[in-house]
Amino acid sequence: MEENTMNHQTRLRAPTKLPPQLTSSIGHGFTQSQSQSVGLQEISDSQNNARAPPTLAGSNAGLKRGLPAPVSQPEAKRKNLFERAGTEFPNKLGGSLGATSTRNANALKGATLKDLNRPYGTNASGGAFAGPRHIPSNSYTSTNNYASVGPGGRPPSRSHARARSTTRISRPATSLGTRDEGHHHKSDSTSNAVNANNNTNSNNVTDIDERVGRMDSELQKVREFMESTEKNNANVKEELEAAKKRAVALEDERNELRSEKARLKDKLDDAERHVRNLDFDLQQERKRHERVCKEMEDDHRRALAHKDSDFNREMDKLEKLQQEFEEKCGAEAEARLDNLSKENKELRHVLERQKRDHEHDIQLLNDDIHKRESELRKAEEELKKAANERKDLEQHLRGHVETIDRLRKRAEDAEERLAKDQGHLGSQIQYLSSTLDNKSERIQALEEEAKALQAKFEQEIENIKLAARTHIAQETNSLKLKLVKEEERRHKLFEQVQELKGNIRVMCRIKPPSDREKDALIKFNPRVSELDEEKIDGLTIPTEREDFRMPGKMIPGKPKDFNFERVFDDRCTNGDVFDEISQLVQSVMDGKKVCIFCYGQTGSGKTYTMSKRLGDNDDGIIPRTQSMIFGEVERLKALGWEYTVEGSYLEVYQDKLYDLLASRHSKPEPLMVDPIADELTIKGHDFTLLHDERDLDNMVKTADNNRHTAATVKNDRSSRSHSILVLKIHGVKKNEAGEVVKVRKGTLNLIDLAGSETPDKNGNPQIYKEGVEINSSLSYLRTVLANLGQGKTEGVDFRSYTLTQLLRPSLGKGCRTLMFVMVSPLKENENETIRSLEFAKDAQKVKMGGNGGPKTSRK
Ligand SMILES: Nc1ncnc2c1ncn2[C@@H]1O[C@H](COP(=O)(O)OP(=O)(O)OP(=O)(O)O)[C@@H](O)[C@H]1O
Repeated sequence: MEENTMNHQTRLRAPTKLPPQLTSSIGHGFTQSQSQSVGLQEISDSQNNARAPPTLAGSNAGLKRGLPAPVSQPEAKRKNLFERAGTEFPNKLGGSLGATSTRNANALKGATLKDLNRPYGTNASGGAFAGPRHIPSNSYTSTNNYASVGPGGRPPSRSHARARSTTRISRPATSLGTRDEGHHHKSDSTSNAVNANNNTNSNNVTDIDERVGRMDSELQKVREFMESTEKNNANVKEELEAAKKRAVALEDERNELRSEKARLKDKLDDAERHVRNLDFDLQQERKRHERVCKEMEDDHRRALAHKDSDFNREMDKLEKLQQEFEEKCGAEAEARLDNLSKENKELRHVLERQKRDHEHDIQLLNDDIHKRESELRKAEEELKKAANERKDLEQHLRGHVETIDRLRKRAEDAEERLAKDQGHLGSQIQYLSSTLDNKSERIQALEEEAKALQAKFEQEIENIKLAARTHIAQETNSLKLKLVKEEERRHKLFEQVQELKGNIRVMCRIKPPSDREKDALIKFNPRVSELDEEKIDGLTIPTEREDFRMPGKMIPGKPKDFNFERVFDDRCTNGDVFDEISQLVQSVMDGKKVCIFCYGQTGSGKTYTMSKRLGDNDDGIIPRTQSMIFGEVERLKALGWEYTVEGSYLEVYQDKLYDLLASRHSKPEPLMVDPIADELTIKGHDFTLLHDERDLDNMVKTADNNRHTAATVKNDRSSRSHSILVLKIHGVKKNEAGEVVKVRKGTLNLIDLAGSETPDKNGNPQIYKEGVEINSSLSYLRTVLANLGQGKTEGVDFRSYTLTQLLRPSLGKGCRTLMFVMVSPLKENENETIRSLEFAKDAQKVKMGGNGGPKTSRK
């Protein structure tokens, strides 16, 4: 109930959400009509809703005014305004308000504006005046678009009056107020009129802009109000629906309870009937029993009496006979007496038996009486139970009756409330729909205007968009051109830098010692780069030699100096390594042949630097290259390039070339390298087309699994072969006609060489054999590089070993080769480390020119 009241109040308060101007306008209009309209007064009184009644006289008038009317129409304009004030809206509010407003409008027709500005209730002649207290002389000047011009408008405040008097000068001549002024100042000079006209013309534009602005905001407010009204309406409808549903539910409940009551009543009647029957039966049974008992008692008594009298008679007879005997007969009499006493005895027996029988009968009768009595008790208990049941049922029934009464009361209350609500809601809906009608009309008018404005704005926006799009397209094109030029410039600069860096660039990486190895380390004496203080590009390793004057005594020898492009010390990560070489990888996209190989003693960290690191994030060169290449393919796509990537993963094991991707189910067949082709070509072997990074990753994983590795003294998982990942990257750029205008063919070889080692003759023969073969192929590589380093460009023999045959295209003209020399930091490996560094030093001297013609082969 309380909730209902709350909802009800909330509903009725809803119209206060109107825009403030609208609310004030509506409020004033309604207060006036309230005194004259009974129907509305009811709404207002009962709903406390005086603020809600719909009147948009002010806003409507303001809107319909639109542009200033021609000078010849002011009278008609003013008439319309008054008429509107009285006739447009009251119809929706009730006939009485319409009548009053019309009366007011009619009364106003005859009054001058001076009259209208007088206090409410008087006219110029002091007579009663039923018109408004104030009619704004010109609502253009009003800051409140919703200011009421209808009955009940508030008298203007001083500030309003001031505002009116100042704006009157610039007001259009056709406006109400201007006309009013004209009426008062007919005697003003013509020059004033001209000035007023000029002012009016100059202000018209501003006026229109302001009004458009005002209309926009008004439209917005009306839309908001409309939305809130619609929401309100929907809420009211919903609540009405809910109330109806509740009433139906209550009705159903009442009907159910009625049928329950009838059912219970029937049950009660049945129980009462049953109790009555039981009562009656009991009475009957009791009576019958009493009668039977009495009859039996009587019978018994009668039988006893009879037997007694028989017995007495016999006794009398006996006494008589005895007397006779005594009197008459002697012995005979005595015999007879004996007989008689026998007879007597027998008779006595019979009598006793009969007595016993009678007693037995009495006993049976008593039992029967007991049985009957217990039946009677049972019947009485049942009767009691039935009475209790009856009591319970009566109580239950009373409860039900009370519930029914309560529910009936509730249903009646609900019905009453529903009726009330329906009444309220009806009037509310009526009011809201009339408001809705008004608003709809108003909105329609505003929407039409808004549509026109919208169309204009949209056109303008389209024009601006078109201009912007053209501008953006031009900018994009010029930026694209710039980007392409920049790319080409970068390309050229990069080329120059690479050329400056030499054909074979060498970088060194020192493997960090493990914790247990930290005691005996080589003293590397790193040298900081002159170009970048954070980088090292040289090493000096102190040496010792035997003092020839004192054999066995070691004295410091000439230190070994090594300068490389970069030295990565034991603190550097694979990330640092890739940062340094990423541009070289990038140049493959520009169509370069690049070869990166890792050389070094077994266990010095070649595979660590090349491959994917499992378990930590410090991936090596191969996985980082994978993502870089496919990232570049995507980036260059935006610049019009289309790239295809093909790959192969090979292994040189025991100087034979194998495909690491071939199935390992059968023994793999060795492959043959084309000894003279400019590019690496393998007979009968196809490269795999790699669509994306995942394809390449899968390929690398397969190869890693297939590679020959074994546990050696220096490395648990020593590579027993040289592995080569070959990527052929082919890019084409087409013009708009689809013709190929540029082609780039790059090749990237990433080579993880097997480690140089001192083979142990006494160890595993297979590992020894592998070690010998690895060492031979590496030392032949040194020979080849030494030849190239001595400036031999022709006739260098690459064919003696499969490894050098494979590397030949990478060591030819136009190739960029980067050698990583990996070294151990341990003192025990110092000789091997110095040997590796010296080999790297030689490799730096290589000047690549020719491809090396076929020469003598060891095969
Ligand atoms: N920079 C490094 N940081 C940490 N651990 C390293 C580094 N370099 C190598 N290692 C570790 O040293 C061990 C040998 O490295 P790796 O297998 O890369 O040597 P390798 O030169 O490839 O040997 P081989 O020639 O026998 O194949 C590995 O356990 C590896 O994890």
